[in-house]
Amino acid sequence: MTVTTAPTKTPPAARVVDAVKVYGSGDTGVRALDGVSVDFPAGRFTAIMGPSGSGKSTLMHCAAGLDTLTEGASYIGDTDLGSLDDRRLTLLRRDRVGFVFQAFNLVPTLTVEENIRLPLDLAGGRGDPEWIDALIDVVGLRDRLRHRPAELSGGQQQRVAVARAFAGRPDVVFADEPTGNLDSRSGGEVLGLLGRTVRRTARTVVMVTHDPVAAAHADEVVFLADGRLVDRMENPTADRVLDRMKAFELPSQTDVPSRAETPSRTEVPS
Ligand SMILES: Nc1ncnc2c1ncn2[C@@H]1O[C@H](COP(=O)(O)OP(=O)(O)OP(=O)(O)O)[C@@H](O)[C@H]1O
Repeated sequence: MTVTTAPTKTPPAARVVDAVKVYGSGDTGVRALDGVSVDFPAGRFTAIMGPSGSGKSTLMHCAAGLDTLTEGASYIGDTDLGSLDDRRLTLLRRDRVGFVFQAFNLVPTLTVEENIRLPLDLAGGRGDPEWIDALIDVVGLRDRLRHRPAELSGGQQQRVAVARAFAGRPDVVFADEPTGNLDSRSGGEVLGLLGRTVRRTARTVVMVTHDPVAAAHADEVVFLADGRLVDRMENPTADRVLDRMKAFELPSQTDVPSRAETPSRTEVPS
């Protein structure tokens, strides 16, 4: 099954074209991406789903310029990442891309406000004070600005990380399992926050997740299997996403069940 560009008029904030990623070489080489073409439309929240080992993180890392493709091309806006030397790539990641990781990655010695402003400070600018001010309200941390990360709950820390990711008004924010370290309530808050930020500020989020409940917060889900893009789903619900994931498992019942099956099993009608 070939699935390519989404039927949307919105120009992509990021995209990969005929992306191939091979780790290693020869008999031991792993083809983690096997000819993936996918757009991540601007102003939308897209989730990348698929069984364990299907290439989700590899796709995100190559789309974000954290790793390089073996063949094909990845773009942020109109910029071909393959055309950039290391220095320009570093600048692009700093100025045009935001990241949210599972492990929060806040600087423990800095306050909440300093953590949020860190990308701007590193870039040597003050950013847009009104934008930062609005962000602080969107993430609901105004009364915590002078606290340090250790004084916050996990969910609050991830909200700081979300604000930091958006601080420089990046073209696209990539989130890698952003709720992996959170309980379901805090995780739900962070996902709601990502969705609200996209809708209120017309920003773009691309999120890797193995959790159908998390994916249901996105506007659209793209599905990977064995390094290929196999489906896309608009306006997902957790049940529809889980059903789609189960379909991946059917041809190979003898396989070890993927992590994607486990988290929300109880939430799905039998
Ligand atoms: N640095 C690496 N060296 C060798 N093989 C790798 C490397 N990174 C990933 N792979 C392999 O590439 C394939 C895709 O991995 P990837 O981490 O992108 O999948 P994933 O869908 O994100 O998996 P998970 O849900 O388990 O995190 C897997 O077979 C994996 O073992």
